[in-house]
Amino acid sequence: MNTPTPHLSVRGLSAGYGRARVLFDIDLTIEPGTIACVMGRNGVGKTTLLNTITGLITPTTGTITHNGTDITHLAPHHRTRRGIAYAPQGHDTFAPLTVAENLHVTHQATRRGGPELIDAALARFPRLQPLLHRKAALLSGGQAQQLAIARALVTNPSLLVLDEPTEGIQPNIVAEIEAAITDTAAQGITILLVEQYLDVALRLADTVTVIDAGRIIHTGPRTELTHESAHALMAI
Ligand SMILES: Nc1ncnc2c1ncn2[C@@H]1O[C@H](COP(=O)(O)OP(=O)(O)OP(=O)(O)O)[C@@H](O)[C@H]1O
Repeated sequence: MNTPTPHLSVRGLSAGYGRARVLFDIDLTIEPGTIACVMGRNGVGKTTLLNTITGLITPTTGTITHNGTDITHLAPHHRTRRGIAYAPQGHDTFAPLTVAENLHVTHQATRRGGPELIDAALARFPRLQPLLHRKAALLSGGQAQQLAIARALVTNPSLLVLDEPTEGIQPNIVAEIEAAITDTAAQGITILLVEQYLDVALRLADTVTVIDAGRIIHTGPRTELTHESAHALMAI
């Protein structure tokens, strides 16, 4: 029997900054349409892992395979064209542009579908609809985070990479972001999520990977973890 191709496969990945190594021998497999959550304390290498998967950092060793194709040395914009979209930490948007311009510019730059992608992204985040002509710089943190995810969605991703989308966001907007993530995964889009809040991670994740000091110390289905065991892993 043939084993299905994973959506994303990372093997033996090491990466860092100059001579400082941050990630050591990371193996990660994400199945299509699932939500994979990466957790760990501050500074353990979670963002470095996402930056390596999205092509912003070149690994020192290892391979990254997307839908069966080796993308280890592919430029970030080519990864976007393959359907890998990234909403980095800190709700990154084009601050001087309006909400509508942010979505249109990103949609035009990637051209992975028609204008219905913009309508669909706005339908996921109805709070953005009345703000279409407001500059991104004037949005609240929660609104800007929603725009950052909407911008990733207008690229018609097959893999959506999110770095701490609920960080510093008020609870009612966290609930909306969680719902958007769940709905996006239900559409068949694979999600790789770094999430600091244990409750949010355990509600969303199909699989949980815990990193400490640049190494994976746990990986497996969400169902294998209790709140207490996950908490204990995070405290190591
Ligand atoms: N541009 C950089 N240059 C040098 N070192 C860096 C750089 N970015 C991150 N680091 C270091 O790499 C290590 C891992 O950082 P990283 O941001 O990947 O961790 P993280 O788990 O995402 O943390 P956080 O939860 O605080 O975002 C840290 O020691 C950090 O100081």
